[in-house]
Parts: sequence; structure tokens; C-alpha cells
Amino acid sequence: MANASQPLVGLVGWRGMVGSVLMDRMQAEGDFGLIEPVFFSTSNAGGKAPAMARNETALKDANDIEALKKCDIVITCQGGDYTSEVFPKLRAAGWSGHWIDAASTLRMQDDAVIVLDPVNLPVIQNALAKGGKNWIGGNCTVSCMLMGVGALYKAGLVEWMTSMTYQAASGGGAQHMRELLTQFGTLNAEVRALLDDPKSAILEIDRKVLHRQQNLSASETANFGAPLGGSLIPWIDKDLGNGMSKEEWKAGAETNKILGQGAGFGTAAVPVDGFCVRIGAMRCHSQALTFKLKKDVPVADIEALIAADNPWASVVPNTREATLKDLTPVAVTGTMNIPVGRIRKLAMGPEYVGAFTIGDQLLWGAAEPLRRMLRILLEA
Ligand SMILES: NC(=O)C1=CN([C@@H]2O[C@H](COP(=O)(O)OP(=O)(O)OC[C@H]3O[C@@H](n4cnc5c(N)ncnc54)[C@H](OP(=O)(O)O)[C@@H]3O)[C@@H](O)[C@H]2O)C=CC1
Ligand SMILES: N[C@@H](CC(=O)OP(=O)(O)O)C(=O)O
Repeated sequence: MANASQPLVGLVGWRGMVGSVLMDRMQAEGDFGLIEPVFFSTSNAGGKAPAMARNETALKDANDIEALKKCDIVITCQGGDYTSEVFPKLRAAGWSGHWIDAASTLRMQDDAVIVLDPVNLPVIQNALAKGGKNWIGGNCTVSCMLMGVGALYKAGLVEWMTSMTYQAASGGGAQHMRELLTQFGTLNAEVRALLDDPKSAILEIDRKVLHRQQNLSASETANFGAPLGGSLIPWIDKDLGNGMSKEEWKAGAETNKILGQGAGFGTAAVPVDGFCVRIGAMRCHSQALTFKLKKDVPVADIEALIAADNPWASVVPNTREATLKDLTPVAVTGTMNIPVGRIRKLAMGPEYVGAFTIGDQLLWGAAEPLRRMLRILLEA
């Protein structure tokens, strides 16, 4: 960095769900020892900054452009509305620092790079060399998928891919996680007495659960808009009006942008498409992938490519025992691991390969690429 002293890094959104995971990771990796942190708040300016603060122990106003302007780097997990409001004003005020952001707002802008350095370090370095300043975390589902199977893209093997997702409640935010758990509790309470009686009829239990699900109040489904406990919702994010959800659109658009290919890069995009489904998991996004490869590649070679790609991706043997042990959201939550399993040739032909992958959507899906981008800037 240009500054002789430690760079001033503004942290916005640090107490939210994504921000808290980011703070934990930054502490675990010793990032705070390399920066002078300044904590901002949209709701409690003047309040006490968290323990990681050193010289600046009071919270700054996150809407104060002059205060933000002093930062060499701003990292925000505050959300898209904040980015839309503050980022243009900050740049218009002449700020030329680095902006690292978890929100999707700026992702597809030409001057923004979607950061996922184990997958696209060359894209990041190229943008840095050209004076790039805007570094945006990718969609959680896309980032977790590429951490797992990015090797196949890097090797130029993928003709097309479908991704059928099983996305956790946390993708909607903290209130969505609470709503899911509350629904589970409500349904359990509805049939508690019958569950306690081993002689009760399961179809009676089922009937009562369904009746309760179908009669959840508006407040009980306020966040998801439909029951999720004991059900699923095959639509995530906005309706693009062409039959596609915005989450599904991101799969193709962001995968190609992360990899530095497609429109704007002068190369052909790889078609990536599928359905995005919300399920009752807490914070891991899972995905069933179908690849059409450009040629017949042995499964062992595919596994070797995936296993060698980065320290976090691993191959789970395609057995029932290994799958139940290592390829579930419960096994992956809270870890940096990106297991890829169920890898096998599909009945359609030797170029067709199936795989299943899981990632903690708050770690690789949100917080981790941001703190790694900070480290890249600190080391530049
Ligand atoms: N949730 C996810 O899976 C993903 C989210 N993102 C992006 O990150 C953004 C933030 O998401 P997320 O962390 O889930 O949002 P949160 O709602 O948890 O936090 C956002 C902000 O809300 C304020 N806030 C108000 N009440 C509370 C409270 N009780 N506890 C904590 N914070 C509170 C805080 O701002 P303040 O301290 O200023 O009051 C906080 O920074 C999203 O909008 C999205 O753009 C990106 C990838 C994944
Ligand atoms: N849309 C994701 C979470 C998210 O925040 O995505 P994005 O960063 O693309 O807006 C989900 O609901 O699981």
C-alpha cells in the first residue's frame, strides 16, 4: 500500500450476520494486526467500537462521506441499499481507495471484479495492474460451486453445466433463519402428543402437520412468503419476467465473469443454468451439478483435478457411507471445506458427469473472499 503506516481500513456492516463471520475470520487469520481498523455504524455512531479497534475506539457514522474518505480501503457487509446510497457519493467526492463489498449491487459493473482468488487470482491481478479499485464478493451459491469444481473450468473441460441448488435459510438473512426454526417448532408442537405416543397413526400426524403448514399466519411466513419448514420453495430472489429467477441468472452471469470469460472478455461464455431452490438447511448451500464435458474424461482424472485445485476442495468417495458422513450441510457448516462427491458418469453418455457439492454460504459464500481480497491488497 502507498501509506508507510498501516492502511486505514473502514469496516461497515461488521455486526451483521455476514459481518460477524468476517470479523471472526479476520481475527482467526491475524488480519487486524496488519491494518488500522475504523469501525462504522449506520445506527450507533459515537458508540463503542468492538474490541478489535485500536486507536479509533468510537464508531463512526457509516453515512459520513468525509470519514469514509480517510480510509485506504473500505470493506462493507452492510447490504445493497447501503452500497447504492454511499458508494456513488464516495467516488463522486474524489475517493480513490479500494472498495470491498459483499453486496451484489456493483458486481456486474465493468469496473468491478467478482473476487474469488483461489479461482480467479489472474483476473484479480490483471485488474489490479490496470488500477482496479472495486472488489465485489460473488453470489454465495456461485462462489461455493466454483470453489468445488472450478478446476474443471480452469482445465477448459466444460461445454455446459446445470446447477440444481438446495439453498439454506441463511441466504435470506438472520430473520429467515429464525423463521425457519420457528416453523419447525410450531409444527413439532402441533403433533407433540401424537409423537410421544408410539401407537399413534403416522397419517394422522401427517394430516395435522399439513393442516398447520397450510394455515400458518402471514406473520409466520413473513420472510419466505410461504412455509419452508417441512417444505421447499423453488424460487430465490427476483422474478426476471422471462421465466428465470435472478438467482438462476447469476449462475451463468457470475460464473463467467469470475472466470474472466464471455461478453466483455472477448471469449465465449460457458452456458450455466438450472433451478435455485430454498430448502430447510441453516447455512450451507448444496448443489447437484450436471456437466457436459468437451470430451470423455475418466472419473479418476476428474477427481484428481478437483482434489488438486485448492486446499479447501476435497473429493468425497462416491459411496453411501462416505456421503452420509462427509457430504451433508451438517458436516460442512462452520468449516472452510468444500466437499465434492457423488462424482459419476451419467446415463446420457461418457461426456456427461454428475457431482454434488456443498459450502458454508457465510464463509466461502460471503465473508472469506472479502478478507482474502484485503490480504491481496495489503500484499500488493
Ligand atoms: N446473508 C447472506 O447470506 C449474504 C449476504 N450478503 C450481503 O451482505 C449483506 C448483509 O447481510 P447480513 O449480514 O445477512 O445482514 P444483517 O441484517 O445481519 O446485517 C446488516 C446490518 O443490519 C444492522 N442491524 C440491525 N439490527 C441488527 C441486529 N440485531 N444484529 C446485527 N445487525 C443488525 C447492522 O448495521 P449497523 O451496525 O450499522 O446498525 C448490520 O450491519 C446483504 O444485504 C447482502 O448484500 C452477501 C452474501 C450472502
Ligand atoms: N441470494 C442468496 C444470498 C445472497 O445474498 O445472494 P447475493 O449476494 O447474490 O445477493 C440466497 O438467498 O441464498
